[in-house]
Amino acid sequence: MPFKSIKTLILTSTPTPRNPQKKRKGKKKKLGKSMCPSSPIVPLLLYPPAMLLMLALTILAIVLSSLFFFKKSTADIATAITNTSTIINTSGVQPLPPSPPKLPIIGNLHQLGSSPHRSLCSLSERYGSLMLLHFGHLPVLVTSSPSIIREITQTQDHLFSNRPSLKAPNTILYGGRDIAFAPYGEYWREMKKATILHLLSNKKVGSYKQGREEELAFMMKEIERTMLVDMTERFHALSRDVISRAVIGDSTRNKLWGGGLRRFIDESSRMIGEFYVGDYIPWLGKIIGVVSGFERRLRNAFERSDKFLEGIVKEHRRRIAKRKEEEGDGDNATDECFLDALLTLEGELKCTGLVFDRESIKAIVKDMFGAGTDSTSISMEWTMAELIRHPAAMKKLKEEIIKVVGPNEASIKEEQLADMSYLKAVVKEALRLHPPASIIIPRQLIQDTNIKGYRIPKGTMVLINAWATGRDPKIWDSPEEFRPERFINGEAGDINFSSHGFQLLTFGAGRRSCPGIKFSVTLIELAIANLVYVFDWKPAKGEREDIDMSEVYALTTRKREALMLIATKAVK
Ligand code: HEM
Repeated sequence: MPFKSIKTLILTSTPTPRNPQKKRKGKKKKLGKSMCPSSPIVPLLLYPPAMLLMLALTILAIVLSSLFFFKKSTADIATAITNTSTIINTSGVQPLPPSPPKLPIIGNLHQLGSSPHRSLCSLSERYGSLMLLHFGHLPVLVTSSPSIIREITQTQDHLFSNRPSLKAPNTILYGGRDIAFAPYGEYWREMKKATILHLLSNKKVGSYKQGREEELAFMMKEIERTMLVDMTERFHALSRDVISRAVIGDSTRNKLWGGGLRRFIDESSRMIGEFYVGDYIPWLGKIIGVVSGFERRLRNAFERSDKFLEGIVKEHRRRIAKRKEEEGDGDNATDECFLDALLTLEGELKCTGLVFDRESIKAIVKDMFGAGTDSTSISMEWTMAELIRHPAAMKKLKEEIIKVVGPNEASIKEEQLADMSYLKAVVKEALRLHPPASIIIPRQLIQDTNIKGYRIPKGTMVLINAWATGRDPKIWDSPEEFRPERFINGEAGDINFSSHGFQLLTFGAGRRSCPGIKFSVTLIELAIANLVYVFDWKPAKGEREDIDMSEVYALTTRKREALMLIATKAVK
């Protein structure tokens, strides 16, 4: 669950356009030596009033830093900064991790650009796999190295399991009353436990089988009817409806509020995904928050989604009361949805610190829609895009599916997926290259510690760059290549989403890792298998290799352009 750059943070109000980046025809992009191809540091600001402010600030910062480092050459500055560690070391204190030079006031915020996962990856190439930046005054540890990620999410997990308190998630998610952004502690533990038990356990996920198959059948019919398909939209509707059936017991199709739900997912995801300058430089945030309209948009987003959820909660309360009236207080929980289960827990679930109440219920329901919908649909979109660009892989997958189920079935059933090892490899390979959370939801260190001989101060925010880990040539052979075979008998034969090598971080790791793996992977595999089995595919425009693979960085890093495809009934 990522966030946006300083560019957008201040500048947030400008929604990213779905503006295709034109590719030069006939030329494949050649990879340089860097493992972080194209790390655009774009013009700092887009939104005019905020732009002026930030520009003024950046200039001020540059002037100040020039005065401060008067007479020092650039080389001296870099050496002075990276050598701070050595100087401290001689006095017996452990060094801080290496840092790029920073500007006064804003620190390294200006270096994030529009694609922070790429910019941070480039910086790491120069400053190492454990790098300390500063966002304003806040120290920010950045890493993509499996051995360091092991320290953070396994060996010292108890110290690194807090989340920083950030303005947008705090506002939208009722002051951290959800799970993903809740501070580490008893409240978070109890909420996560209850969510796994009532929504995401293997047993529960198995029980949504009928819902998944019905929603998928609806999508397949729609594709057959139109043949020219906006797969981005289709995948979003599919994952939204499957989540919705599990969480509130109803598909969003044919519902008056379906559009409202879509809007609140998009809006929340966009706003939570933004780097907001006020989180790092509070006095500046106050000005920029007002000037850029961020504060207003945040308030509106919260109020709209709250009103929408309040309506659903009320309706469910009424239904539960009616059911109780009709059936008495017996155990009638068999067909209850997640929201019903939460409502029955209200008043029963006690924990110290934060209280579990009506606001918690709304926050957790929001979390499930927000965390589950976009990431699952974006995963399907990237997987399908990679398959279209790689016809050999598509053919191999189709052959595997036909071998498992035969050529004459109307659709693939969930129980048949277990025998499709190439399908599983395809999904892992697509998510290695395109983890929806390219930078994992930030963590915050609760007490001073050290990693690999470096001192890490209490309060440091931690960014794990999952995108960079997935493309690290020290871990993967030809990392930029889409080659699912690597997950069968190649270098990654034994790696899966929850393995402890910390190379495939699509779902994070450790105690704050994603509890929705089973839920989403089952749906992704089922959808891809059916789409490949039932139809043949080609891009709506141009050649396969022309499919635009550029990204838009947000809470979930998605494809910039919608995936428009033409489907024809497959001849098997
Ligand atoms: C392909 C789909 C998905 C991806 C790529 C994904 C990815 C992630 C990642 C990277 C994290 C942060 C992990 C960390 O900090 O180490 C996370 C957390 C979380 N995800 Fe997912 N997720 C997906 C689907 C889902 C679904 C379907 C749900 C629930 C319906 C869900 C619920 C959550 C929750 C509640 C958290 C917070 C966990 C915590 O802070 O303890 N996710 N997810």
